[in-house]
Amino acid sequence: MSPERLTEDETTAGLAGLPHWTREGDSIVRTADAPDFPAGIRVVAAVAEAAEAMDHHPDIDIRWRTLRFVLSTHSAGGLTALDLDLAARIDAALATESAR
Ligand SMILES: C[C@H](O)[C@H](O)[C@H]1CNC2=NC(N)=NC(=O)C2=N1
Repeated sequence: MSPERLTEDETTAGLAGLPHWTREGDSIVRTADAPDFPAGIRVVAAVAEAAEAMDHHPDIDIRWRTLRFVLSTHSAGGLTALDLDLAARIDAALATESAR
């Protein structure tokens, strides 16, 4: 069973609490620089653990210490509360490694 797609108003309200994230169509996106490559990989490992626990998985692009996360709920064809939850967990993982 997949969660419901967020309405436009719910999406706007959710993103107001996630200032590092931007809307790209049916996805939300954050790009961040970790201090160095190993720190970036630790962020990815922490995000992977959270994603597995949620059974909700981000698209991740790794280029040296620059990480790009793209979130969408494929089964719902757009954004759901799971994407907002995962975004907050990614923010926390990045903050732990002092990424910006
Ligand atoms: C069976 C399993 O619940 C699904 O394949 C999950 C896994 N992870 C997922 N992750 C994301 N981002 N969207 C999904 O629809 C999704 N579906």
